[in-house]
Amino acid sequence: MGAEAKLDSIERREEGDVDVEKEGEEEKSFEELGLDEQLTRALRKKSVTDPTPIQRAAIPLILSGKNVVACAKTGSGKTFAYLLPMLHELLRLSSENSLRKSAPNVFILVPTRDLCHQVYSEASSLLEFCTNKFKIVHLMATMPIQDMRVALSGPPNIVVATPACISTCTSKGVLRASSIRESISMLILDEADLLLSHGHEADLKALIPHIPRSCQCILMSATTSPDVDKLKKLLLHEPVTLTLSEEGQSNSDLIPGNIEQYWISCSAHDKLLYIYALLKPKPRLLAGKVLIFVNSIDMAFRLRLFLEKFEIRSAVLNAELPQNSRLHILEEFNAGLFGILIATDDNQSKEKDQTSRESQVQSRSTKKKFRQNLDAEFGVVRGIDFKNVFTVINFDMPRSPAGYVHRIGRTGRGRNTGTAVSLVSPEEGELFAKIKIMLEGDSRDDSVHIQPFPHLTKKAVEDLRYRAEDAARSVTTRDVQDARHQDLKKEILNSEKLKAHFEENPRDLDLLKHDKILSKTAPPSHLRVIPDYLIDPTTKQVGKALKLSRAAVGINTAKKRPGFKKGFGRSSDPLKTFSAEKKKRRDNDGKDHRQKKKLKVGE
Ligand SMILES: Nc1ncnc2c1ncn2[C@@H]1O[C@H](COP(=O)(O)OP(=O)(O)OP(=O)(O)O)[C@@H](O)[C@H]1O
Repeated sequence: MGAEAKLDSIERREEGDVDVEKEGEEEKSFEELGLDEQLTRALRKKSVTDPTPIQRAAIPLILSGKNVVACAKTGSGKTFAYLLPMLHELLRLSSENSLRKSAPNVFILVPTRDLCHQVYSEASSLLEFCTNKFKIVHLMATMPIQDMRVALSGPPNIVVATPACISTCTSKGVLRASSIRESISMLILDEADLLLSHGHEADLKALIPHIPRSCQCILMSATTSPDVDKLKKLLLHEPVTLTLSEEGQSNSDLIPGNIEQYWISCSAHDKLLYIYALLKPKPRLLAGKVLIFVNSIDMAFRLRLFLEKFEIRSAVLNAELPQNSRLHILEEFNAGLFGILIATDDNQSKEKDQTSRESQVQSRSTKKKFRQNLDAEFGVVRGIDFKNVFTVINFDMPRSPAGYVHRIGRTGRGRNTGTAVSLVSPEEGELFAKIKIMLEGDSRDDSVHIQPFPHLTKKAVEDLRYRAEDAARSVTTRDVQDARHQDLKKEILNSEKLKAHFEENPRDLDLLKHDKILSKTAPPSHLRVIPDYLIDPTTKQVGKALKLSRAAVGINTAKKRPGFKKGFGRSSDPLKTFSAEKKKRRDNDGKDHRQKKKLKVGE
């Protein structure tokens, strides 16, 4: 982390005891924390060398068997903070042959199924060098009962699931509550601040009576909230509470100090103009990968179509896509196959969209249940580990200060730095004021935390107004609807048909690029390049300076975003182009020619 948090600023509170215990200067390595060598080897392979402050504090406590509540900022490394000691403990029990075998030993509960997959992958990768082969499964409430039965046969050592899913398993008799009681040795609630707000309260309450007092409980959260307190009271006996704050920054306990926060005041109508001014390639004001948040799926597609007019490619991540597609989009974005991702994270609009579609067929009571499941299962971005995002843009402001914290936390993760830019319209002023109050804390000096974006002059924006408005006008509501349906149809097809193929051929992932053009017409030629006279001299200077400073810190600005194909023609569709022959050609010489070619285009 940029603004290094020190161990001595971690508060350790025993229940009923609020004394701050200083930890001293000691900065132990993973090995010195006593973790199994097989785990530290996996960490080295991931180039994770030094523990983050929350890991340094939480790992020894969890290893000593304490119930722990850990509240630390987004991106501070909470996942390894609980996975490492949990896996160490399983390895120890397994080597002593004392693992109970009638049901899973560890349950990790998370608010969304996208997070289930992420935690499952992280845990599996940490076990790469372990000789004892543990079985980890991640379950989804939408799985057929038969698949759940297969996944739970054995039984697995670790189950990652949403609380709703565990409820489904117990109610369908796939998992017996009595066996959970007998075998569970550790229960972990990750993203605890979101668990209750995602509608899992009833399911958690149903599970709690089956958790024996002897079970070690861990609760991880990015923010402290009444929901976290509620869970703590419901579940944890005499926990140790760790709260991470950074030295010298009394009010920075929410947003990591390595994230620079900016805002731009503009009308709702001008947001497209401003986003163009921020993302135009020449001069480029924002480095690296960009994640843009909007509040509705329609706006996501409007924005994507608008950017396409300038040959700026992006992909849309939203709740209505099948989960395979969402995971695939995330994998590609994380691998750097495209540079701009537009994401929706607004639960209310998701719920409205989904429920209206279902309304004809659902009875009143099932609809209520369905809505609960939506909240539980369709989270898109909260807690998701987008890798190496350099800039987060709030095109629409989130609906709450907590939403701001979670969105901004998608950049500056681990030890990276990041930038956040929020476009604030007068209608969003009230919420922005609340966010500033939240960031100010006691200092009353909001400018330290969120400053006006310095790199865009009024003139630089106004010079682009005509072409931006021209492009915005040409994206009609009909275009947006068509693009949304076309994208969904394509993703459903891909998700179903290609799942098996990608499992066998992970290297083919890049063939299904998610930032392919959606517009039916080619972008107007006059919008493709920005003539020199339209580039404001001040912005040009800023662009040059930013380029130099990025080069100095090793951010490669020479890398081009994947460009449009000449002629706007039909790109190769893997559904149509996969053939046994081509596969054979790859298999014969061990190289994927198509992929090499594609990668070149994408670089
Ligand atoms: N010790 C470490 N050194 C370097 N990188 C790390 C370390 N620990 C974790 N990371 C990386 O930091 C990123 C963020 O970690 P993680 O997802 O655990 O954060 P988090 O605290 O759970 O965030 P959120 O609250 O947003 O879910 C991940 O990409 C992870 O691989």
